[in-house]
Amino acid sequence: MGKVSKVKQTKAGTSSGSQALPFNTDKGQHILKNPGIVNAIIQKSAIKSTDTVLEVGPGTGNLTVKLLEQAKKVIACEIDPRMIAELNKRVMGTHLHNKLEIRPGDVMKADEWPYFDVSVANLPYQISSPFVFRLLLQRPLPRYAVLMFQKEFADRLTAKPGDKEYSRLSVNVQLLAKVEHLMKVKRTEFRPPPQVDSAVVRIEPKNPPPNICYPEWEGMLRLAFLRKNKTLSSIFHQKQIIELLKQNYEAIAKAQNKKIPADLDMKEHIENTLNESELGGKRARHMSIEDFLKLLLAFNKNGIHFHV
Ligand SMILES: C[S@@+](CC[C@H](N)C(=O)[O-])C[C@H]1O[C@@H](n2cnc3c(N)ncnc32)[C@H](O)[C@@H]1O
Repeated sequence: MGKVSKVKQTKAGTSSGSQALPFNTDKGQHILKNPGIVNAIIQKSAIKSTDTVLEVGPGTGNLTVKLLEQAKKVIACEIDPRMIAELNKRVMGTHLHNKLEIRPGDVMKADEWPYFDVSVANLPYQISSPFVFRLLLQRPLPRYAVLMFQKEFADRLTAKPGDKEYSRLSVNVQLLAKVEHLMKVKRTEFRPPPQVDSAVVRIEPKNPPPNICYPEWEGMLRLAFLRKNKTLSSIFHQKQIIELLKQNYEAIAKAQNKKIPADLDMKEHIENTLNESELGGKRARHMSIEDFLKLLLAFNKNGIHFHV
């Protein structure tokens, strides 16, 4: 979430109002204070009574208790021992207690994530990007995730070709998942309020995931988005890029014991490939996932690779 705040620590009561707990905004501690928003997230999460839910950053437990009411089990990963103590206090002695498993520590440093069906979280904004990609690499794949992010990040996740926010992030995530904007949440709905608004997004991994070589895909996207407003032809005309692709071509040909044609003109080879794909005149910011897949296929078919 975009919980960028000038205030490093803010004293604020917990949701239950039981005691004052200083929130540490460096850890993204911006607590949802409006029960209406918590309920809307729960409703949109459509959790089944058989589901195991992964929540990251339960904080004082405003979302957690509602998740516990719906799910079979909630696994809550929390970095701050003070929040863990608060959450434990909140569920102790209730019927929800034995459905809750708390995993202390930094969720991103955990070697393995446990099995879960669905993830629901008001994420600390610092881990937005790594969290999303790790979620999409999780096996077995979760059914979906309903996550709160900084609004600008959410806009990039959901952006479509031609949108101002359309970026490598949009393409990489939308290759692997169906992404849907669910609702905008104003900064004033949090305590302490961050400096930016937030948004809730639903991410549904494509299952099975597309069968492509990700390092190749990622390498090609990096080049295509070097200047997202320039045509592919002009990007792939750049000397350094031609040189890089020539080196890759030679390395792969060598590894595969293939002869490199004596008259290989890499610039021309790339140009011909772009012509064959009919995408040379396109700009990354207007290209769909299908366009990028078609482009990678055309390059690879002609021995042009982005990863060795
Ligand atoms: C935005 S608050 C959400 C609190 C609560 N779920 C809510 O909605 O009111 C983010 C929470 O994530 C925790 N946190 C921050 N970084 C974390 C990390 N790397 N791993 C696990 N928890 C983290 C913070 O301590 C904080 O409790």
